[in-house]
Amino acid sequence: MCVFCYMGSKSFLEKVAEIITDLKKYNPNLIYVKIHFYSKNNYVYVPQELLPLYRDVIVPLADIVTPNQFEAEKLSGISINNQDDALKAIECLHTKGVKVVVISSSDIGKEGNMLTLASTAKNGVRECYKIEFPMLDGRFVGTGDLFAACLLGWIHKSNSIKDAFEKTLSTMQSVIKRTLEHAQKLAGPGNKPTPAQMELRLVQSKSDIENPKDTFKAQLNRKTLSQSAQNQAATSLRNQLSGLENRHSSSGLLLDITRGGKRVRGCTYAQVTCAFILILVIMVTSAMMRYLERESGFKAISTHSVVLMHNSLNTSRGNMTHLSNFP
Ligand SMILES: Nc1ncnc2c1ncn2[C@@H]1O[C@H](COP(=O)(O)OP(=O)(O)O)[C@@H](O)[C@H]1O
Ligand code: PXP
Repeated sequence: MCVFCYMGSKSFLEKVAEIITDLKKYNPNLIYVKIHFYSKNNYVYVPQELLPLYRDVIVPLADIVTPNQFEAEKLSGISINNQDDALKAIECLHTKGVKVVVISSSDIGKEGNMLTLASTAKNGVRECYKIEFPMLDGRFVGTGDLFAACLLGWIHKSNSIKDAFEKTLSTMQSVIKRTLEHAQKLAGPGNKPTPAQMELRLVQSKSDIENPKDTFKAQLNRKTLSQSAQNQAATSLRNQLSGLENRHSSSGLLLDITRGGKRVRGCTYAQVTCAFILILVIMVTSAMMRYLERESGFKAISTHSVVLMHNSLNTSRGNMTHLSNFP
């Protein structure tokens, strides 16, 4: 597993892309997590010109991404004002090849609430859950990191996005409540806690990280399902088509026969056309013979067999027939 977060320079980012690509070659099971990278509370951490690199190179390499609302907007180019927009942004990130997309926070829930969405794309099927909870009054630093770390840990342990999502949210809220209570105590009544006083109470929350309470239940986003069912059909069709196109362009093959993901046999347009013409010739010849037999009283016989070799179509056999005179 490999987690990356803030990278502020182009050359660093390009190197990361290179390393991830190499690592995935050696270990296709490697899970690469792209966590938030860009901004928080509309504050942009990284130079704007890095956005295209994040969007077009880094994100497509990721298995899991956990952008907040603002980052999801930047990565997808979709402005998120309601759940439909959020789903479109999620779909856009799935289309880039990301298997798990989690929007870690958004303001599209009810007034005063935060809404998070977690979506998976497996074999073209989308499963999207949401959890809504009250937004606490305070600015926390490191919540995106903690969110991504917990999510990744639980995905690894339970392999269920719903379970991982619920446990992550439970830990987050326990940590944040503990942090806020402590910060307010330090600041004193009526005072606003300083950023230092708001430091996440991680060590004190050890048991909430290891054993999250069963406080949050993720809801399956039904609206999403019907919408994604359409997307799914479109996407899988697109995938099939692009797969076919790729095969054409890469090998010039019309038909691929694969075993265990490996092409074991294939044939080109020319080969398929030849096969059709031969079948047609044999059918026409045989129909002609039957006709001549009927009309002339002669007997048509097959005198020898000719083996038609077809390199990659395997070997097919056809009878060449000719007419003989029989008294
Ligand atoms: N003000 C808040 N009130 C309640 N929960 C919060 C608040 N800020 C952050 N969180 C928790 O932290 C998680 C990640 O927060 P987020 O703001 O998305 O992180 P970041 O912007 O750093 O990526 C949220 O899912 C939520 O559980
Ligand atoms: N600032 C920088 C430069 C970071 O790299 C990080 C973590 O990625 C943070 C702040 C904390 O970010 P957040 O509060 O969004 O988790």
